[in-house]
This record gives sequence, C-alpha cells and structure tokens, in this order.
Amino acid sequence: MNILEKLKQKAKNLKKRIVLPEGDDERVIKAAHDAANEGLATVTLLGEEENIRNKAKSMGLDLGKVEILNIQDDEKKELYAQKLHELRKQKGLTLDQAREWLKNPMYYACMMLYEGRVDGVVAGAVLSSPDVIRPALQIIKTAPGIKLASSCFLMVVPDCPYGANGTFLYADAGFHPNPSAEELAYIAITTARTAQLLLGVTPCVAMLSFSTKGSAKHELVDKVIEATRIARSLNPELLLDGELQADAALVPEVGQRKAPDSPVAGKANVLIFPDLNAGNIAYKLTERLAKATAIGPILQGLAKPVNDLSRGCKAEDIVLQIAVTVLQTQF
Ligand SMILES: CC(C)(COP(=O)(O)OP(=O)(O)OC[C@H]1O[C@@H](n2cnc3c(N)ncnc32)[C@H](O)[C@@H]1OP(=O)(O)O)[C@@H](O)C(=O)NCCC(=O)NCCS
Ligand SMILES: CC(=O)OP(=O)(O)O
Repeated sequence: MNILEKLKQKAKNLKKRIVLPEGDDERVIKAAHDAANEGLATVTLLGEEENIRNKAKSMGLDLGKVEILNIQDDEKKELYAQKLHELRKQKGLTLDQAREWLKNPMYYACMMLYEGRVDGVVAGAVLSSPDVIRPALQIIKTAPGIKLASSCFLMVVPDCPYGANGTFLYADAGFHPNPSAEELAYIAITTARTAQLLLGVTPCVAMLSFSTKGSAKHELVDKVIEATRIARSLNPELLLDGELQADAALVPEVGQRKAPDSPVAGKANVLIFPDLNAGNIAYKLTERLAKATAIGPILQGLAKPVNDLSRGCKAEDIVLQIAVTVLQTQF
C-alpha cells in the first residue's frame, strides 16, 4: 500500500465529518462524491441544492451519500451570527457585520467547525489562500500553546529515491510570505511534528538556502543560519541542519561533498524554504515537472483542522486533502 492509500485507510477508520464550502465547483462536487463513497468521511457541501444536484447529474454522479446545506435556509444561521459576534466583538465586529460575514460560505464553514457540527473544513479550489486562511485564523485560532500557525505541503514524488521513499514535507509554501528567522524556526519545528504525526517518519529537516555551510555570504543566508540556530535551541532533539542547498539536502553524494559533517545532508525529508517565493515556486515545479502529488496547503497549529487547496487542484487532490484533514483531528 503506498503512502496515499495508507492515509486514506487511516481516515476511513475515524468516521469524521468534513464540510466543503465551495459546493458549486465541479471538482469539489466530484471530490465530495468520491470521498463519501470511499467512506473517508461524512461530507457536507455548502450551496444551492438543486444547482449542485443538476451539476452532479450532468457529471454522471449520484450524490446520495453527500449532505447538501444551503446556508441561507439553515436554522442555525442566526445562532452562528450571535456566536461570531460574541467571539469577535472585542475586535469591533457588530452583530450585523457578523451576519454579513456569514453570507460567505467559508466563514459559515468555520463557524460550523467552531460549533462542533463538523470536524474539519477543506476549501481553496475557488477561493485564494488568504481568503481561506484568514477566516480560519479569526474563528478557529491557534491551538493552545501555539503562537504561530503556518502551512506545509505533503509531496509524493514518483520514482524518487530521496526523502522518505520519495515523500517530503515542504514548508512554508502557502502561508508566510517572508518569515523572520524566529518564524522560520517555528515553521521548521511545526512541520517536523506534522511529518511525524502524518507520515510516521522520523523527521530529517533541512533549512534550505542558496548556500551550503558558508559557501555564500549574504543577508538572505544569514536569516537561514539564524533560524537554524533558534530551531536547534528550541528543540535540540530534532534532526535539523542548515544552511543547505537543495541538492546537498537531498542527494547523498552531493551532501557528502558539500556538507560531510551534516547529519541531515543527503537524507532530508522535511524541506524548509527561506520564504514563500521559494516554497511556492518549488512545490509547483515539483508537482508539474516531476508529476508529484501535492497535498496542501496543510495548515498547521490551528485549534481544529481547516485546510487549503490550490485553485489549480484536481478532484483527487481534494479527496486526499479531505483524508489529511480527517487525520489532523487526532493531532
Ligand atoms: C494568511 C494571511 C492572509 C494573514 O494575513 P494578515 O494580514 O496577517 O491577517 P490579519 O493581520 O488580518 O490577521 C488575521 C488574524 O489572524 C491572526 N494571524 C495572522 N497570522 C497568523 C499566524 N501566522 N499565526 C496565528 N495567527 C495569525 C492575526 O493575529 C489576526 O487575529 P485576530 O483578528 O483575531 O486578531 C497572510 O499571511 C497572507 O496573505 N499570506 C499569503 C498567502 C498566500 O497568498 N499564499 C500564496 C498561495 S498559497
Ligand atoms: C497554494 C497555492 O499556490 O494556491 P493557488 O494556486 O490557489 O494560488
């Protein structure tokens, strides 16, 4: 069984409820159908029922196992508005504004999660990442003891001898545009934890740069060196090293040549990018050129799971993100 099948199998045993707020999108409808029929989760689509059923019919899909909720008719609508007002009134949100926010299905889905009506939210096939992440931060917030939420991608690269049999976590490829050294250190530690929990592998974390162990001098490199120092001081047990170039991190012979004393070089399975330009470009290139499966952005550090997608995703990617979201309910 490959890693993706294993993730799905584990999700099936947990019997969780996932809401997909972008119910009008055909990829989302197909993913809801497939995830519900495979038994990965109980799936609720938000949207106008007749419209969704007609689309499904034209795609040859029977949505018998999928719940459809039109938020305009939902009896909990006013209760959620009051709860949202309560939650954010100190930030200046009035009750009328809360009602307005809840016309947006993403905010509605987050309130369903906040209130325990579902166990996770997956969106981003239509919405941009900021429009998925912001409601999650405003309503679900970070888990107790966590200051910084972030994101990672689970990358499964076919015929790849590197990482954990071709499986990697990339971070942050979806959330933090330009993390400080301290933020980068937190991102590395959180992503290592996600690797352990999601994949059951021992994380081997490379703090990536265009320099390996002093081969180049630049303030951009200094940030990665400082992040490495902070991450080590926060979590001395973690197998983490930097600064490393991607080839030194991944390829044993190159790692041996460029960083012979590194415990990570040539073995990395968690790749930490210095900023979102690098991370986002790298994940999309890996997905498109190496034909990798890219699941994410997986949000880390939230009190309950809300996960993002790329607007370029396929229905299969959404199904896999549903499985990951189910597994995160156990973190
Ligand atoms: C995610 C993002 C929207 C947050 O934007 P932001 O401008 O910081 O949002 P705000 O300042 O309005 O913060 C919203 C809330 O989130 C909280 N927050 C922001 N970043 C946070 C973080 N990393 N961890 C925890 N909470 C965070 C804020 O404290 C605030 O909470 P509050 O309203 O309860 O006080 C922003 O980082 C972003 O646009 N990132 C780029 C995403 C992107 O375009 N990705 C590319 C494609 S994947
Ligand atoms: C994660 C990401 O890059 O999202 P999108 O492709 O929707 O911008």
